[in-house]
Amino acid sequence: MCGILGIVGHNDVAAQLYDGLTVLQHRGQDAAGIATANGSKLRVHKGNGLVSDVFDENSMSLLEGRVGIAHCRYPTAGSEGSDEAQPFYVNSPFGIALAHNGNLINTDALRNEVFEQDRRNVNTESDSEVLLNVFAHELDTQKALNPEAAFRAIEGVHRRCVGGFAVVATVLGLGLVAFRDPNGIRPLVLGKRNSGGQDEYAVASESVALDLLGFERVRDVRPGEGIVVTPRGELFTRQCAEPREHTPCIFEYVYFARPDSMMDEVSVHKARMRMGQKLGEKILRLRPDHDIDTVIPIPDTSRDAALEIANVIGVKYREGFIKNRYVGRTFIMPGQGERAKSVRRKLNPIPLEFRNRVVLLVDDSIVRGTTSKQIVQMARDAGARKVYLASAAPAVRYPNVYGIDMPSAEELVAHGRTDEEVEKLLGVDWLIYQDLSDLEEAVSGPKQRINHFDSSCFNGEYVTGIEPGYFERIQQLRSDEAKKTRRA
Ligand SMILES: O=P(O)(O)OC[C@H]1O[C@H](OP(=O)(O)OP(=O)(O)O)[C@H](O)[C@@H]1O
Ligand SMILES: NC(=O)CC[C@H](N)C(=O)O
Ligand SMILES: [Mg+2]
Repeated sequence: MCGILGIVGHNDVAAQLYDGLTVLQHRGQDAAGIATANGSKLRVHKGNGLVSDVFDENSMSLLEGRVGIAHCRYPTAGSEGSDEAQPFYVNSPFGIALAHNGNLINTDALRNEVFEQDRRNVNTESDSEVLLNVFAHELDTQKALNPEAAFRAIEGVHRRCVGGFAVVATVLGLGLVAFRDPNGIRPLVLGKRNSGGQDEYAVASESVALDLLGFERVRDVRPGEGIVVTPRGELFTRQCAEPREHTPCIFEYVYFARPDSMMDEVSVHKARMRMGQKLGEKILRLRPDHDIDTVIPIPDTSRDAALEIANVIGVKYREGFIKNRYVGRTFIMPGQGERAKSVRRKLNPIPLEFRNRVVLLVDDSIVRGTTSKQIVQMARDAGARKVYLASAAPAVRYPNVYGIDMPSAEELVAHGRTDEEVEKLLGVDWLIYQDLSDLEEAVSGPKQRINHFDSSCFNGEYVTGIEPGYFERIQQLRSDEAKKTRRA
């Protein structure tokens, strides 16, 4: 679930892109990159690692220009190699750099089309490079270079690309271009700032990047909408796809986004608190005279939900696991070996919060079960009398194909298992999952800002439809087993 950011300013934007990326780091820890446009030159610097690893004074000083884009990567296609770090660049037409959050599900067909019909070379296995080439080809077929031409090129992208995508690009001679898939699966928000009487614009995956940089959150980019900002700060917007049902990815609210972000007009923090309230009510419904002594979150993401569960069921909230702040998010690490090792390195129990107690551990979600299996054992080793586990999301039973790297159903601990079987496998005395209707209501909130979601990993319903054989293919390409073989 990569992070993307684009800025048009009145001075060089590289330093701000860097700062913005640091608050989007939770969306991708594998690679980072920045591209800036300066007159007739596009500068790109990218590589593997955290934002702070990839850039130094020297590389930053080369990134000149008042228009720029940035990306931090969590791979969902291709490899983890540095050649697939973003932004990607093509020199024709005009010179374009592009950064993408999401995942295309017709990449193979598009790759052939791009080569055979559009006569363009795609040099990596990345779906994002394919998307860039589709956009480049569509722009090349336009007669002029202006916002209208960019909108028509975006229409072409919508006609040809299927999947989840939020995109920022910089086109030499035009400025910043941004667009969002017709279902608005992946997030993208527009911000504005006034500097010395002139407007500056930014688009970002999450509003937290706008906050940091002093941009006011104007609105979310609409599903299917295209945006162009010229180097002079003129904003152009247009709907570039037939309106479809807006179905943002619900997993953004469950896990991916930072709680201090607003996404499609919903506060992620509040959504997580409501998830906790709903789950607390479910616990009371199922066991009105429960014997829980303490509610303990599995840091970080579950904290908001855990605190509300504790409030609803009338039990103390305690921080029982201390997180090593120097270990990143485990779920978005590329291999299972690394993920499993990192849980123990990342979380350590405070035994006195467990000894002789019945503890309710709370996580935002249970995906492969990597975290919960180890945490439950740690709680027992620390002396807990009974260990219960609550998940603020329902059981994850189906692959995600729109930008979250859960390609293989077999790797999901709940796939093909009943809740009781998962309970046993995780070694807990009681496992409670959120109901999907409660999760969706929790995110919609009382104002019912969003009516439908991409909840595919919970219900197996895919808003774009899925071609026969697709799941088998991605399983072969992207399962942990396949990745391991590739690396060997
Ligand atoms: O069942 P699993 O496959 O282990 O995946 C789910 C876990 O992974 C995530 O934590 P992560 O460590 O990535 O980040 P966090 O610190 O934001 O909670 C998520 O919050 C769950 O704890
Ligand atoms: N998580 C994402 O948004 C990934 C973007 C793109 N599919 C890649 O693998 O680089
Ligand atoms: Mg976690």
